[in-house]
Amino acid sequence: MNLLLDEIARATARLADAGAASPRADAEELAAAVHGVNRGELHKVPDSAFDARFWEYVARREAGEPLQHITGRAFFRYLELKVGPGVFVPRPETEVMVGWALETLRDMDVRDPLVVDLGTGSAAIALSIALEAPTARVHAVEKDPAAFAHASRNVEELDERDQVRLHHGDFATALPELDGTVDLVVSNPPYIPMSEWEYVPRDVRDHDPADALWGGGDDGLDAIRVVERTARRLLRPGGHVAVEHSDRQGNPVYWVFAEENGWRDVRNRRDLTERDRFVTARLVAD
Ligand SMILES: C[S@@+](CC[C@H](N)C(=O)[O-])C[C@H]1O[C@@H](n2cnc3c(N)ncnc32)[C@H](O)[C@@H]1O
Repeated sequence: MNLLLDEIARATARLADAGAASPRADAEELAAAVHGVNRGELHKVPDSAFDARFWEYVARREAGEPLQHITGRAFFRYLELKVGPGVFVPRPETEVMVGWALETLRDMDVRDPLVVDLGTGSAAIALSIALEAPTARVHAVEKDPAAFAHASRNVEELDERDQVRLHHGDFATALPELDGTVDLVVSNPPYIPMSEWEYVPRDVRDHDPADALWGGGDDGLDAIRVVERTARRLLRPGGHVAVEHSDRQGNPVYWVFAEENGWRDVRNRRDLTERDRFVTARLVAD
């Protein structure tokens, strides 16, 4: 055992007492960030290099600050994104929707597919699609200035092939120049019903930006309805859409994509915990 591993064990116990859901993973990630190593290299940090800022980070986590705001980084699929106060921390549930998007692009077999990410936040979805679908051109829309600043920084650092274009604005009216031409629209919009405010964990309520959580109105579906209308405007005939929702909204979101508005193959899709998590649909071909 070395000093750092001892300190991580003590921090794990403290974070468990504070009610953290993954105390050991949190303690290891905080230690890794402070010492500039990966989690798998923690045992290699010599005792003489122990950095006492570790305990400052642990105290912030104990007080309920999200892990990723403290470390300034979030992992999403194959990316390490810069995050912090003012931008939504990307969640693992969304990785599954991106996996579906990439499979769909492969099946579409379009040479340079045109993709739009509505409400891009840190640009997690847009940048993942760009990285994993090297010929895709991706447009990403974000209205919140603080989130847009984070997205810009991530795109600048991670978009090596210059595939992602960011647009500052409201996704209700965004990108009219692309109407009828887009192959795939993907969105993780705000969807928590205002009526569920009191049940949302305190660290989410206090630290994720309000625009990322509450744009859904009383039933949580307002922003999803806007995404449906924008997707219908942007997609070419036969184009696809995917929109994330909470694990209790599979049924109502299915009906947002109504047949009379041209939607076909509407499907409820599940996340890795087998809960309903996103709906996909295809716009009818001409
Ligand atoms: C739940 S967060 C998702 C962020 C990111 N796509 C992800 O999955 O990590 C929703 C994002 O949509 C943005 N947003 C909400 N309403 C919007 C609107 N009308 N137009 C553009 N962006 C919007 C929020 O500011 C926030 O960044």
